Amino acid sequence: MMKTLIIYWFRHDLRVSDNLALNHACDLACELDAELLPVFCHTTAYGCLRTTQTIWGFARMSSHRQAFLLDTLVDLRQQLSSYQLELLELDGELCEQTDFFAYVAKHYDDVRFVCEDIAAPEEIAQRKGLQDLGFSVQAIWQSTMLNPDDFEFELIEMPDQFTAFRHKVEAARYTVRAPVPTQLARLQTLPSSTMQQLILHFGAKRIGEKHALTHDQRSSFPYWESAFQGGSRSAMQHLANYFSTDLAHSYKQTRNQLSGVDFSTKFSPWLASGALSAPQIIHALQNFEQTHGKSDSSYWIWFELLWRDYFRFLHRKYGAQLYRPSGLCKTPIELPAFDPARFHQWTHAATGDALIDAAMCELRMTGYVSNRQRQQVASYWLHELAGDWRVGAAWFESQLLDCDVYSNQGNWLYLAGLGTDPRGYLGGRWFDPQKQAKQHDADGRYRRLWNML
Ligand SMILES: Cc1cc2nc3c(=O)[nH]c(=O)nc-3n(C[C@H](O)[C@H](O)[C@H](O)COP(=O)(O)OP(=O)(O)OC[C@H]3O[C@@H](n4cnc5c(N)ncnc54)[C@H](O)[C@@H]3O)c2cc1C
Repeated sequence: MMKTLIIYWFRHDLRVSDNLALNHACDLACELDAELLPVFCHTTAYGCLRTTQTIWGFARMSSHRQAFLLDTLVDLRQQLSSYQLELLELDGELCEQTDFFAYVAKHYDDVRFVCEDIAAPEEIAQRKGLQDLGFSVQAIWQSTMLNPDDFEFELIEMPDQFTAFRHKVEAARYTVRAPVPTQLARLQTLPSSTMQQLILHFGAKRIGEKHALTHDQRSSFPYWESAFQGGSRSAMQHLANYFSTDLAHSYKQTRNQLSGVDFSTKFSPWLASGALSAPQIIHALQNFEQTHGKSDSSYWIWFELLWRDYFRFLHRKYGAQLYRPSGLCKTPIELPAFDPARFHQWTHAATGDALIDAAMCELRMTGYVSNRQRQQVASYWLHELAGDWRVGAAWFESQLLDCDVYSNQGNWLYLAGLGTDPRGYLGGRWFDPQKQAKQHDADGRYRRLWNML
């Protein structure tokens, strides 16, 4: 009898519920009477087993990020095990797993991959690497709040400016799909002994213990506490907790604050790892609005998630152009040479500007910093320290618990004036550190919290 294996490749969608791509893999497995194997790859860019250095000499993934991912994977494994599935964790890029492929080819007649679609160059190359080996890979778009297939325009024609995009989308009143339950319970073909052997043989040695990290109690996202841990369980609990309060009605007024666990939603680390989906948030938001009424503030949560979508759609439109040194700028830009001393000042909170140093200290110590402070430190790096925007983006990628390739690249390009902003390179978006300190930390509380005053 023909043996078919469907490999579900988890990427930045580390959840079981509301996972359209995983549901598709289930459908396929049911239809073909196939076994389903969930796989996650610890790559040097995204994994707990090892990391690589950037060309500027720092780890691509900090220990904070690794610890959060580790918890996310523990949670994912538990969820899968309730459907008798075991997550196979591979050490390295999927397309480099030659022995694994030889094994599956020996034991299965047909092997197919399903995964979420990611429109960023590194992730596109990962998928292409697999396709170049001759595998069928079905990639399903699922990481946005809005479904681009609903748009009456092609993404290639989407307005470049956020405001124009937002107006278009608002006018059309696109709805957000309801979250979908997992289909894993439908699976008929349980893992065979071949698959058990395969997991035993190729499963990467798991890290049982986290790195010895100092937990800074000043964190605005204390990920080591159960309420903020990686994984869907904590994410769903946090979502429920957030909307059981009135915080959504004051969100717009508080979101520019600098510190604390509830001045903003804190959905981002779970969204970035995929433990939580944007439709799950919107569904909870709509339930909240039904019982507690709508407000400008509660609408603003949708609005901010639209920024997230916008950067994703820009990736679909412009692809690798967003990764050129000059971004979307038509003329080449000469970027400043890397100055290790200045970079050290910035990353080690030694610029001498108390507000900037406080934020850079918070980022390094905790892996999270508010949106306002991200804007300020990015502006400081670009304008005051005359830094290369790509180095700043890479440092954020390394440090942020919520590192998301689209939002990080998009925001850095936007601030550097190399995205869709018509003002051009460093033409706008300068944040005056002194004015910002007066406006957002008049009493010095934030700077004192990080011992900078
Ligand atoms: C230079 C720079 C780099 C950034 N890098 C990242 C990143 O790697 N990952 C990331 O998730 N966000 C990034 N952001 C956006 C934003 O700072 C964070 O999403 C936000 O601070 C996360 O906290 P929160 O969930 O409490 O946000 P909230 O204010 O509660 O917002 C709710 C959600 O809306 C989305 N959102 C809010 N602001 C933005 C924005 N400017 N761009 C895109 N989405 C947004 C996020 O998904 C967020 O979780 C970056 C911003 C800047 C200025």
